[in-house]
Amino acid sequence: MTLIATESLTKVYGGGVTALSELTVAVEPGIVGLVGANGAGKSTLIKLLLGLLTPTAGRIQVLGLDPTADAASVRARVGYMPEHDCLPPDLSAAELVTHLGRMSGLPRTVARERASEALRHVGLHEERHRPVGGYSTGMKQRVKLAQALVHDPDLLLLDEPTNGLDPAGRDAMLALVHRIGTEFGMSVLVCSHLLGEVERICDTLVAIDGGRLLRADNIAAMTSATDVLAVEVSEGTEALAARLAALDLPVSREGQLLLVPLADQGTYDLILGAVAELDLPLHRLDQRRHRVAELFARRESSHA
Ligand SMILES: Nc1ncnc2c1ncn2[C@@H]1O[C@H](COP(=O)(O)OP(=O)(O)OP(=O)(O)O)[C@@H](O)[C@H]1O
Repeated sequence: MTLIATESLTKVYGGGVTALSELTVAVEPGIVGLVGANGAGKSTLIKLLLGLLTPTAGRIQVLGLDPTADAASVRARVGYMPEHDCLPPDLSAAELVTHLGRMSGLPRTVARERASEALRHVGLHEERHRPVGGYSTGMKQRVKLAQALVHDPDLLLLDEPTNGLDPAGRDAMLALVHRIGTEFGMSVLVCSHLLGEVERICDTLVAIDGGRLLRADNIAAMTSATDVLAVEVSEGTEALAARLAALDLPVSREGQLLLVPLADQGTYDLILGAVAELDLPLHRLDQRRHRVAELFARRESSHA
């Protein structure tokens, strides 16, 4: 079954801001990365998926259900970790997560057991009786994740789960999200403005920009289908970049390296020809696999 499907989904806010425009995408179960710069429309999409917002136009389905018509059924099967928090400082994590489990419809004792289990999964079992107000940012993020897990949903929607964390905290959170997605049999949609982060843990990537779909694909397909040639000259990098662009090669820069997608054997010849023509000292020319981030950098630079 398709996890999430949208068709020409459009959301225009009251003030006339178009947050999503004609978005059509279908995503299979697994760990899905939703990436886009700040303001791209990620949070809007999540709120539409939850039925918290109504589309201005178009259609949306989650787990085969329509959140516009049947928000209660969707929320029973979906867990949501919001980007910002307003956790009541005087409650302990155990009390808070139990309460939210009760609000999801779990009986009292089941909610208590499930809360304890969810807090164990996120690594807060020992601290669960301390008031949340004294928690670090990383611990608060984990409480938010635990409350999203408490009713054992089929899909988790995580809005910027690494927000405010230091690099070690980010790594730990990403590892936790990956473990939930692979070991718990839950699908996860993880939202981030950092492509390099989600790329590490996702099966599928959906990239949006200015409310429009940039690309939706399997990560493996994105990276394996395209190899790239990395070229380095000891001097004259700018001149070579200009020459390659003039030859219609979509060239991008990474420090001293120029990256050119490998179309066929002719790409090698064009690069070697340009280096010889400009009489530049070639330091290296080698083939390597794309990282997903490069695909988007190349797209942005060719659009500039
Ligand atoms: N309630 C609202 N009323 C009017 N405009 C809004 C509202 N919520 C969001 N927007 C606007 O809609 C656009 C998309 O916002 P959204 O929050 O969905 O983006 P985002 O990709 O989640 O970014 P961020 O990570 O910064 O939250 C932005 O231009 C934003 O200013």
